Amino acid sequence: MRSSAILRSIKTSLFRGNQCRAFSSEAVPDRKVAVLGAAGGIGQPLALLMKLNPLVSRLSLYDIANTPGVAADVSHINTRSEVNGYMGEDQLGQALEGADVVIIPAGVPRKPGMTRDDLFNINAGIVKNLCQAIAKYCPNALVNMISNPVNSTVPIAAEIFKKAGTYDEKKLFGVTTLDVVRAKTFYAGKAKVPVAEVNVPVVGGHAGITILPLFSQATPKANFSDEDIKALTKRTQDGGTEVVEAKAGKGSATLSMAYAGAIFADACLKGLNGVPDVVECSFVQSNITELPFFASKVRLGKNGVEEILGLGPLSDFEKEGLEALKPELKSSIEKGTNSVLLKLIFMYESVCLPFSSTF
Ligand SMILES: NC(=O)c1ccc[n+]([C@@H]2O[C@H](COP(=O)([O-])OP(=O)(O)OC[C@H]3O[C@@H](n4cnc5c(N)ncnc54)[C@H](O)[C@@H]3O)[C@@H](O)[C@H]2O)c1
Ligand SMILES: O=C(O)C[C@H](O)C(=O)O
Repeated sequence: MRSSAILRSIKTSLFRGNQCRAFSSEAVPDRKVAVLGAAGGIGQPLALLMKLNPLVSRLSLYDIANTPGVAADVSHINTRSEVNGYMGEDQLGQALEGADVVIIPAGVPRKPGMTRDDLFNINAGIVKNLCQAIAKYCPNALVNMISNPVNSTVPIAAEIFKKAGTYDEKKLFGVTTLDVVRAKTFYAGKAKVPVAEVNVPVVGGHAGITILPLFSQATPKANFSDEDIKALTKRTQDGGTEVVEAKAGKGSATLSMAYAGAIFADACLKGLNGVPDVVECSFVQSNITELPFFASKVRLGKNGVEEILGLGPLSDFEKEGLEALKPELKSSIEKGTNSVLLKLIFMYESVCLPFSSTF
């Protein structure tokens, strides 16, 4: 296949239904996408995939190290967006200014034997700093949070934005698309149906049993035993660990995550551009359960979340899974909103910053 044909086929499969068909090429709005953590395992392939997205006019690649090389490399690809690389905190503001969508894969990944929650202490601080900058430089951007533990980093981001006075619950998303991608792949493999036709909602959160795939709502329908459904559910819940173990200390899912992140960012861009009926699962502020944040199907629009769709009818197995996940998800959310770490950070800022000019 010639390179132009390869590029066309990647774009078609990734960005199916792209509204470029609905707009003349002149009418596709300008959109700036910023990737924070762009030189990392997820960041680099995600930068590549966003460079292939014709809805992006400016691609801003930020990291604390190594961004110039990544940006120079990606910038040579002959697609629409102009690429700029930014490195170090001094350049974070420039990286963010005017961004419509900010994707955050910055932070430390798991090693075998760790839970996502073990990443909390280090990633909470990273997310806090990046979200403070977002509040300052692009408070209206849609934020796609990839950094783990998503069940806590999204609530942390909400707290930071509230403190800055910029919080809009419609614009903050935990990216759970990889759970959907996995559920679709595993279901299609077992049912022996073409994976491109498969749909499976995944609700709850993004860690272990908080990941609840709703195979009873999967399409096309397949005749699975209870044991099959249990096994598919467990594999989806443990998908991240499967990759962490296979990588044996060299990190967690990066390529499949970049794919999933690109799908979700594309959906956000389509929503912003007014494409109707764009629906993806995401971990958002929600009242469909008693928990303040919950992943479910979300309709995306010009302001971000347009509608949070209900859970739909659940099987008995899924109802049990839903009840079982709530305590863990509740405590991860509370860790993000009430953690001693956050309180200390906030206390330090409110006590020290008013006097900072005297230091
Ligand atoms: N939501 C999901 O489904 C999902 C899937 C896979 C991985 N993840 C998470 O994504 C995160 C990144 O994973 P990875 O494999 O790309 O890790 P990585 O270590 O390969 O890359 C992380 C990048 O973040 C950068 N970084 C660190 N601090 C930063 C800061 N303050 N500002 C900007 N950039 C900073 C690093 O320099 C590095 O380039 C991890 O927390 C991982 O657990 C989430
Ligand atoms: O499992 C991890 O630590 C990374 C990510 O959350 C995943 O689901 O692959």
